[in-house]
Amino acid sequence: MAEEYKIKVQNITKEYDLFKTQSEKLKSFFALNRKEVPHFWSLMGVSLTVKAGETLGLIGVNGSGKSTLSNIISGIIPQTTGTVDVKGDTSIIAIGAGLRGNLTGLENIRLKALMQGLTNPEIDALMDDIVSFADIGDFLYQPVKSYSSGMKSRLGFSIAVHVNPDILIIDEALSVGDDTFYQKCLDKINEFKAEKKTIVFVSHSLKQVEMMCDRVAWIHYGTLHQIGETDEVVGDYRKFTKWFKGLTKKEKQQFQLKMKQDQKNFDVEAFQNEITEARQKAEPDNPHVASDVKRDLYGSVISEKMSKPNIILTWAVLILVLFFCAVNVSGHSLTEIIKNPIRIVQPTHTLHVPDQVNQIK
Ligand SMILES: Nc1ncnc2c1ncn2[C@@H]1O[C@H](COP(=O)(O)OP(=O)(O)OP(=O)(O)O)[C@@H](O)[C@H]1O
Repeated sequence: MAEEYKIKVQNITKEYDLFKTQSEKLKSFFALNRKEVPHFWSLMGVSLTVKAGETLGLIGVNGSGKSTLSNIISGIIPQTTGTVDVKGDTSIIAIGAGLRGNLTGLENIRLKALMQGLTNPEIDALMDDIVSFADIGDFLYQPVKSYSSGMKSRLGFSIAVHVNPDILIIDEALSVGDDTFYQKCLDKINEFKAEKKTIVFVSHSLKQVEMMCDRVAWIHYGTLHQIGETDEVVGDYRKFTKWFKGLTKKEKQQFQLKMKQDQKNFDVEAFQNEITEARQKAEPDNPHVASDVKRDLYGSVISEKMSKPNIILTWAVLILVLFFCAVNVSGHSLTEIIKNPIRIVQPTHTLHVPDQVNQIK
């Protein structure tokens, strides 16, 4: 029998458009941008599963895609391609993740708990525990934008562990707290582990990863470089960082430049073809492989860009609305305008000042 999993992601990619300005972004949304906007692929086809009750560590250098992956798993951001199957409620703890800067700590507690599906009486019952675990004193009544990163982490951690999720995603939340809080968090995480909850633990601290994780996935410049037993993967990652540190400054820059260039040049169509070919080999009698692959890649994806039919529809609606407004203002009937379109610029009556106003004058 296949082992039960809590999280399964397949062929996940994430593309970002590197807009320079907000207006470039807006133009692109309405497909008005003629300039080619540079793209960057933060993830280039990651597939992995997290078994029920295990703690999976995510490691990798800065910018390798760990947070992107954990945010996709938590449903905070959509993937560009691929499927995400999460069985249960997730709660993400990242520094300030999901906290609204303009709301106070208390308001954020209520908002996040409501979003997690708790009712107001349930939140009232939990409030004292959340407040006492966070231990941020009077800052609870201040807007979160005035918090230090340590305070945000305290509040975020406290909310996330008290809403009783099935899956806990901890993204670098332990790196900013002081020692007392760190120990409190470790105890809480160990409680979760003892309860056989599933945890995804993102960290740069290999010691913490070794201490806590059953398996580790090494994310390397947008790809899943290695996944397996903690000792083995952390050991190989240490060898890589040692090799990297041994390079000269120029060699380091060249290496990073090459990796980032590969992420800019990633070809999603070639990726789709690769999967199709591999699946065609495995299922030679299936005539629907190409359409199955397309469905698996794009079927569950909410696009952040407007599709061509949507763009056409939006423009058509906009033009119709403007046309009917113009007909209305002209004072002619629609039939008259259709018979003689020029009348749209020949209004039936002009604006005049009411008599009462003239009398006042
Ligand atoms: N909104 C965005 N727009 C453009 N690029 C982005 C965006 N968010 C992330 N990226 C890029 O995606 C890549 C992966 O970022 P991500 O935060 O997932 O990395 P990470 O492994 O979590 O890094 P770190 O260890 O520094 O937290 C980075 O190169 C980052 O610059």
